[in-house]
Amino acid sequence: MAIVSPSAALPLDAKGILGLAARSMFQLFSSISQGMFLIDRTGRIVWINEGYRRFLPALGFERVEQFVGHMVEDVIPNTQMRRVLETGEPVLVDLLTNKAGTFAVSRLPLREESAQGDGPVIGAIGIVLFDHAQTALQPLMAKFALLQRDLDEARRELASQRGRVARSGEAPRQAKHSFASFIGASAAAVEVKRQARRAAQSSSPVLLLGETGTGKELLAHAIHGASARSAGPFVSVNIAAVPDTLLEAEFFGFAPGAFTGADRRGREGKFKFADGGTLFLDEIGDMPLTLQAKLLRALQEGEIEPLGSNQLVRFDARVIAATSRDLPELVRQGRFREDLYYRLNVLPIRVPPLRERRSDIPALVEAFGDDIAQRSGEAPPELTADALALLAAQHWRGNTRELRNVLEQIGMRSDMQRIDGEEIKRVLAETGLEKIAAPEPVAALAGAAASDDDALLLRPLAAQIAELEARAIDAAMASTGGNKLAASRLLGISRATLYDRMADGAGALRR
Ligand SMILES: Nc1ncnc2c1ncn2[C@@H]1O[C@H](COP(=O)(O)OP(=O)(O)OP(=O)(O)O)[C@@H](O)[C@H]1O
Repeated sequence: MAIVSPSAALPLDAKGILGLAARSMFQLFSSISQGMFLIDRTGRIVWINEGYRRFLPALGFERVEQFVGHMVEDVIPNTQMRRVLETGEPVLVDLLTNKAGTFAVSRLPLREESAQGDGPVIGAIGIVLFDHAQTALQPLMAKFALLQRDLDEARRELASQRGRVARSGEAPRQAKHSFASFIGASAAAVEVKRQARRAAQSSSPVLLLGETGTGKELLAHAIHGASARSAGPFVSVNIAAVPDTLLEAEFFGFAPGAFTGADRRGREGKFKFADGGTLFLDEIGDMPLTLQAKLLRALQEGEIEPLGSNQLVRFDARVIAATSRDLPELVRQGRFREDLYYRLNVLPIRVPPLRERRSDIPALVEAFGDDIAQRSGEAPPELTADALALLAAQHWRGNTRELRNVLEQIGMRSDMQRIDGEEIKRVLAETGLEKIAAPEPVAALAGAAASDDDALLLRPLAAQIAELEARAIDAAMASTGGNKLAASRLLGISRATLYDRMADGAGALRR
């Protein structure tokens, strides 16, 4: 049992006790945190502790004097300490990202002593709770990134629907992408667009097969937009996102009072909503077996039976299904009906992953970079050739979606306008993507196309040489800002030859 010793040197007055508590807390924070610093009321750094010193090199300082004595925003990019001085409000936990990394931080105001503790703010204390916040907080951050992505996509969709409705007063369920939105001039991209354009001319079901983020939904929109049904609605259902118990009502609708809790007026299902247009069934491989029979019947008969009704309702919708799963394997395992598979597999289109069309990566980087910059209101970053080569060499398990995410991370984590290979490596390592997507042997950009699917090499040599020449001319023109003399020197040909080749259309790929 602890005995309270009368000789313990606890101050006897309240002020003394508070002072002791404050000092103990300060020492405790100083020892358990990764680093601490103080700023005065003007925002000047007046003190840092031992722990904080080790962040100085990453912030670009060799000596303490280059840091202490300077205004906080001049030495710590993205800091929010000034706000604490201005508002007097503490920030107990926040994430700070800058060139030194991502940190979980606290910011507390320091007030002049007063009886009520509401004296004027005379400074603030900054505490780095953890460095490597992305590792310590990985689960939380991953969840946050997913939510952020969903929110961004929902906002984009809403904004484009509003724009269309405002412009023309048309119904909001229209295709939002055309073939032009599918970026890519690689042979694999050109081929997938050719197949999709042909599919748009037919009214048979289309089956889009490809990994996540390869652009299946984008192509489904484009097929609808180029089809005879383009004036009709484009209705999309993500089967994986709807609980199994609700899918039937979602697809086929339900009759008034069909089940307990159902809307008294009944509701039409997606098949009926898509009447006259296209129904996009995303993640069809996740369709529960019980519902597959009903879907097959609907596709064969062109009729549906809403839940709780014994009446058949006719519909006229063209079906485009998509999946990232191996459907024939699901059929073998008895998890997908063979008859439904054949019904959907009339016009199969394989959408290639990004690693089979690496030569499209620079164009995608440019388009995504512009889009991200427009949203953030900042200038798009400029990527050097070695940065692009490094991106082109990644595995890209999440395809375009993952590429876009990396570019968003670069925007958040880098203060530089010009991004080189080292910076890309740093961001990939910081976001943990490097570990997920081990880089494949780095190929220079011009060579990156060579790692496209081997099948692409089995085409007439003349066409391949013309393509390579076109790409080289485009790259040289881009890197010299359109200066033909400089471009011809880079390529080791005369200016006259360059003019000739450009006139032949060799460099027409991206002009
Ligand atoms: N070739 C491309 N050009 C431009 N943007 C693309 C391209 N491919 C995909 N995108 C964009 O990447 C994102 C993901 O594409 P999309 O949703 O079409 O992929 P998906 O294959 O349907 O993925 P999932 O199977 O995960 O649903 C979208 O914002 C889409 O607009």
